[in-house]
Amino acid sequence: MATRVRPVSYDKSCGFRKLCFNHLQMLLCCWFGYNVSLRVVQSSKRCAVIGGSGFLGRHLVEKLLDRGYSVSVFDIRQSYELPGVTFHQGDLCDKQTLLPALGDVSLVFHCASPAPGSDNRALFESVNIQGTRTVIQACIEAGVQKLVLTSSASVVFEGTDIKNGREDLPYAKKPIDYYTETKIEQEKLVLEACDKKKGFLTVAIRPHGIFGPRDPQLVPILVDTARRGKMKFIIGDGTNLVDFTFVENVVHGHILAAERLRPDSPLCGKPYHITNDEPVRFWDFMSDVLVGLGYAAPRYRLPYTLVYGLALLLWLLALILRPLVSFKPTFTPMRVALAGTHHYYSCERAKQDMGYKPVVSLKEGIARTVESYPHLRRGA
Ligand SMILES: NC(=O)C1=CN([C@@H]2O[C@H](COP(=O)(O)OP(=O)(O)OC[C@H]3O[C@@H](n4cnc5c(N)ncnc54)[C@H](OP(=O)(O)O)[C@@H]3O)[C@@H](O)[C@H]2O)C=CC1
Ligand SMILES: CC(C)CCC[C@@H](C)[C@H]1CC[C@H]2C3=C(CC[C@]12C)[C@@]1(C)CCC(=O)C[C@@H]1CC3
Repeated sequence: MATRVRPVSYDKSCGFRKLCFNHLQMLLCCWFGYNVSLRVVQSSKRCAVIGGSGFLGRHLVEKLLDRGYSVSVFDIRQSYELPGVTFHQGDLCDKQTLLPALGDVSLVFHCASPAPGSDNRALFESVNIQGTRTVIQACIEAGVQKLVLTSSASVVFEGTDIKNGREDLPYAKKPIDYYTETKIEQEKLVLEACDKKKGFLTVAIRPHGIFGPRDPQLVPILVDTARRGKMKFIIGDGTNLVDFTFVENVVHGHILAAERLRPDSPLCGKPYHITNDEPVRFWDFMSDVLVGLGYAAPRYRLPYTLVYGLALLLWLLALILRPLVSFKPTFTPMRVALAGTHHYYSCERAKQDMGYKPVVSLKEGIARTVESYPHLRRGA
C-alpha cells in the first residue's frame, strides 16, 4: 500500500507541481503573449487626434478607444481625462510643440479649428491655413503615414441652394464667411499633400451640421435664441431641406476613411461627404429640438429676402459701429442663408468607396441629443 501510496502521493505532488508549473507557464505565456500582441496592436493602432478636446474630437477619441486604439490628443486646451489617452497641450501652429504628440503614431486625425462663429479673419488664416501647413510638415517629419482631415461640406456653399450636392461641385468662389474661406484652403493643402510614393496618404471628410451631446454650438445657440424670444419666425416658406448629421455618424465616417485609406484605395487625396443621408426640413429639425426641450416651435413666416437684407444691414452696422459699441446680431447673413436655403449633400461616394452607412438615424440622434441637455430645458 505504502509503496503504492508514496508514488501516488509523490505523483500527486509531482502532478501538483507540474500543474503549478504549467499554470505559471501558461500565465507567463499569456502575460507576455498578451503584452507582445498588445504592443503590436498598440503600434499599429496608435493614433493622434488634433483638436481632440473639442466636440467632434472627443467623440472621435472615445470611439477610437472603444475600437482598441491608443490615442494621443493635441489641443490648445485639455477638457477631460481618459485612460488610454495622452494629452499634449499647445497651439498646432507651433511645430516643435506638435511633434512630441506625433511620436510613434502612424495615423493622425486633424479636427481642430477656431469656432465658425468667430469673425477673427487673422485667427482663421493662421490656424486653418498656416497651422495646417505645419500639421502636414510635422506629420511628414514624424513619419506619419495617414492624415484624415475634418473639412466641411460648406466648402462648396455660396449661400444659394445645393440639392444632393456631390463632391465634384467646385469650391465656392464666394464663400459665405472667413471660416469657410479658410476651410477651402485647408482642404486643398491636405489633399494636395497626398503622396503615394512617399507613403503619406491623405483624405478629407466633409460633414455637415454636426449635432449631438456636448455640441457647444447648434443646440446652445438655438436655445439661447428661444429664451430671448427670437425663435418665433420661420425664414422663407419652411420647406428647405438641409443635412444635420449626428456626431456618431461623423465619427464613423472618419474611422472608416482612416482604415480604408491605403495606397491602392480610391480614397487617396479625395474629399468625402458624410451625412445622415436623411435630408430634413431645416425648420422641422429646429422645431423637433426646441419642442423636445420644452420650447415652442417657430410659427410665423417671414420672406427670406427681407430677413437676409435686414441681417446684412445689421452686420454692416455692427462693423461700422465696432469702434464705439460692440454687439453681435443673432441673425447673421450666414445663419440666415443656412436657415433659408436648401443645402444637402450626397454621401454616395462614401458608401461606394468605404462602405459608409449612417449608424444612428436622425430620429434617434435628435432624441439622444435632447436627452443630453437637461440644463437647457425650458425652466431649468
Ligand atoms: N460643428 C459642425 O457643425 C461642423 C464642424 N466641422 C469641422 O469639424 C471640426 C471640429 O469641429 P467642432 O468639434 O465642432 O469644433 P470645436 O471647437 O468643438 O473643436 C475644435 C477644437 O480645436 C481646438 N483648437 C482651436 N484652435 C487650435 C489651435 N490653434 N491649436 C490646437 N487646437 C486648437 C479648439 O480649442 P478652443 O475651443 O479653445 O478653440 C477645440 O478644442 C472643425 O475642423 C470644423 O471645421 C465641419 C462641418 C460642420
Ligand atoms: C438663430 C437660428 C436662425 C439658427 C440657429 C442654429 C444655428 C446656430 C445652426 C444651424 C445650422 C448650423 C451650421 C453650422 C453652425 C451652427 C448652425 C449655423 C456650421 C456653420 C458649422 C460649421 C460648418 O462647417 C458648417 C455648418 C453648417 C450648419
